[in-house]
Amino acid sequence: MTLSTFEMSGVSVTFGGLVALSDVSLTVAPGRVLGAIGPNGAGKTTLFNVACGFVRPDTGGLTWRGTELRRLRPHHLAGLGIARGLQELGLFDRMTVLENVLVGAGRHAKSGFWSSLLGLTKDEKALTERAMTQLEDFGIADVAQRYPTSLPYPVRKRVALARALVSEPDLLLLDEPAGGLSSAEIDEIGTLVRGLTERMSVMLVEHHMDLVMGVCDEIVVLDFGRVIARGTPDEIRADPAVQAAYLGEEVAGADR
Ligand SMILES: Nc1ncnc2c1ncn2[C@@H]1O[C@H](COP(=O)(O)OP(=O)(O)OP(=O)(O)O)[C@@H](O)[C@H]1O
Repeated sequence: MTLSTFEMSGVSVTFGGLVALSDVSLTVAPGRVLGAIGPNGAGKTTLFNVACGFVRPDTGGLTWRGTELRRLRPHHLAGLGIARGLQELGLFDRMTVLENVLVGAGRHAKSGFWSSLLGLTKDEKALTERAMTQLEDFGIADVAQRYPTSLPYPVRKRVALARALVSEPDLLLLDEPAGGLSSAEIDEIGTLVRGLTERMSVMLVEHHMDLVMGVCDEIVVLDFGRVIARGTPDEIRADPAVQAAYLGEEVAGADR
């Protein structure tokens, strides 16, 4: 398997007069985890939304599998081998966990999703097996027939990740995967994400330093829509611009 490189180059986004991203470039190398981090309002969500086609940049563009993606749209993602895991999990309350995960398997279904779901094709068995394997890998096979609303948040988070992965993407985009989790649960998600890198590249946007530092090969730090630093976790920790920005935040917090 050859994984591809995902690139953003010179991406700028403005909302009205407000600059959300300014000339942002980044590269997710094959089989690597890249994290984009920054304080509230730094542009992380906008960056994520550009990567998955929800927001079209004013300038700049994306390259994936050697092709410029000028007109990336969310519904193109699965066909391009890109999956996303959203901060708001987006699970369907009236579907079981297994059915929710099957929704993510659309890319590999030869027939339509609904016919697969209703058991009308021979793809269904293979899809169900793959979905169950994914749930087993995440230690949640026992809840396959439960409904998401009956499960604790960290378990639902795993279901959402399983759903993103069952299509066997080459690139996974994650929006704040640590959100709402305890530090032990963040460690567990970190281990799961690290375990994916043999099969795919990962880009995540995240507020929590802990997860990003533990899991990422490379980090870009955003502040007011600009990249103020990039490098390995060690390089980021030592970066004067990052230290100034985060120390400033801590001092402001201590003063409150
Ligand atoms: N749809 C929109 N319309 C107008 N302004 C927006 C929109 N989306 C984001 N912004 C603004 O763009 C800037 C970047 O926001 P963004 O949500 O990308 O930051 P963030 O780093 O994800 O912040 P947070 O951690 O608080 O989610 C902010 O000033 C925000 O208010």
